[in-house]
Amino acid sequence: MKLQVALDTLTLEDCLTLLEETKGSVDIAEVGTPFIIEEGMRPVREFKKHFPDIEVLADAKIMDAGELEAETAFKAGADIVTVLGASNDETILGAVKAAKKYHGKIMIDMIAVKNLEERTKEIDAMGVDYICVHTAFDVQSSGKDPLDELKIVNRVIQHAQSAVAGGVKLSTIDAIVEEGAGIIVVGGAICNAQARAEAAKEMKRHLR
Ligand SMILES: O=C([C@H](O)CO)[C@H](O)[C@H](O)COP(=O)(O)O
Repeated sequence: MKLQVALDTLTLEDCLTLLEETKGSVDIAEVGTPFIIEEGMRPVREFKKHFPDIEVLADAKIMDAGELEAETAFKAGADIVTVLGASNDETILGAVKAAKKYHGKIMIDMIAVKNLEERTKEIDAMGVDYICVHTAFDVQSSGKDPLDELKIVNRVIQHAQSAVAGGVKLSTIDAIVEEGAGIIVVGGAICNAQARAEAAKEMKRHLR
């Protein structure tokens, strides 16, 4: 089980400080979608340069031009690139092709996918590495959390590992750990904590 910290809204300098502070707790540093919109692939390059031992995930949320866009992220040094599960199969397969070329991995983000069970089965057969259930930031305030969707994905997958994202915090992590996931993604609960290193350490302590 790996802990991925989602870096969405901090400056590049603050992200580097956070990754230094949380060394030993964080397995994967995510360059979040808002960060990519702000800075492009620069944070991917910088994270890789400063922290060669931490995996870097580019949360590009690719929806089209799968091969081309995944290749851009892998060329910048990303180890894992995200593609939306709602994309066409051709887009996902294109990204998988780029991943093979660069020895990288593809995480499929199932955000807003309605037919979760059926789509998970289809995507699981496409050679992706992770299938991530994700409660969107914009619906988290309604009290929705990703645990029920994680149970569906875990029941269905035969090849990929599951991952989980969307408002994960210390009070919800144990139930997720109990259910099982290859990667647990935590953004705000670490980045907005008063003591970020402690928060990451505590999260990591709960993982198996
Ligand atoms: O992917 C994310 C979101 O869609 C914004 O781009 C977040 O990185 C992900 O949800 C994790 O962040 P938290 O929900 O704050 O844990």
